[in-house]
Amino acid sequence: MPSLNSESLSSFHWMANMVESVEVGLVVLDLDFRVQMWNGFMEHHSGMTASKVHNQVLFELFPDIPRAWLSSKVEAVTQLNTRAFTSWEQRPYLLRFRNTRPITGTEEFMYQNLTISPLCGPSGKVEKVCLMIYDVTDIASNKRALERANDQLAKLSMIDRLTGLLNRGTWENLLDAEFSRYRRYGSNSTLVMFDIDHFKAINDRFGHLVGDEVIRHTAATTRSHLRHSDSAGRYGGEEFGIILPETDTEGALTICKRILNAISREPVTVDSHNITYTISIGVAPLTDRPKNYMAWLEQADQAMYSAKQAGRNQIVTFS
Ligand SMILES: Nc1nc2c(ncn2[C@@H]2O[C@H](COP(=O)(O)OP(=O)(O)OP(=O)(O)O)[C@@H](O)[C@H]2O)c(=O)[nH]1
Repeated sequence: MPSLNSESLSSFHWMANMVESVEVGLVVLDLDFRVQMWNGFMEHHSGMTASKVHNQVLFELFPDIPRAWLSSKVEAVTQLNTRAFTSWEQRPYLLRFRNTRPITGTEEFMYQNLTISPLCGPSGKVEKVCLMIYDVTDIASNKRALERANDQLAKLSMIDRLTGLLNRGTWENLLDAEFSRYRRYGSNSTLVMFDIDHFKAINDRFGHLVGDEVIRHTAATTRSHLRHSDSAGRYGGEEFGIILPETDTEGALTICKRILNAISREPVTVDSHNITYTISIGVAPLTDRPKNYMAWLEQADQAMYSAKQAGRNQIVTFS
């Protein structure tokens, strides 16, 4: 029937056109990974024409393709006669193409989702596979930007903005965790609370902004004397806390003396003012006595208050 033939021919023609122009990479491979079909998307992004790649082994055209991984995927597809799918989150791309999207121009390469489909011959046996490569750079880029923003937010909500130390909430949670650890495993742990002496006078004399610089300097000096495993936090305006895990009273006193001396001996220069100031420190080694972390905190606070009462610029250990 000639009319049917020309109709089939015409529908084949527009289908071929569609395959050529669709915004998805289409590659047909035989079971030896030789390229049988390569559509316009692939030509455009790889810079290789269909006639050039025809019958070439994919791994030779793209030596960077993870061969073992793709082979095992294709094997599963042919044996089970079923599709396989991998997303950009598992593997960012199969073929490294440059990112050509104008909006997500910051991404270096094209993120891809990949589907591998079995293609059966007339006998019903899988004879070829089709790789469908989707450009998902927009989605990946948005998701990555969102993740970065969330990480940033999580960090910001844990950190005190003025000093970069842990903020009160985060620090108290750590103190609670350290108290529980002690209850379960024992071993030394010491809590230090300290406060800048006569800070109100610094604010009154030099202004709030200079006061802020003094707080920042105190935090930086403290941080520079601590180990990675110690946790320093800003507890209140000019009050700070330090958790010293695995540290006994003697060890804590050594660190505290260093911080106290570093602060009292070196004036801090802000806006050409040389400001000399001191701190008062309370030390509370953890024993079985406090009921909870708040009671432990209370002990360190009491010791710090005693240091103020005794004339400031000194360290008192809770007893
Ligand atoms: N610049 C600045 N000042 C703050 C901040 N937070 C609290 N303050 C001020 O710190 C001062 C603390 O004063 P007080 O609690 O009376 O203590 P002090 O003057 O340090 O005296 P002692 O602790 O008894 O030695 C107050 O004037 C608060 O306004 C801050 O973030 N920046």
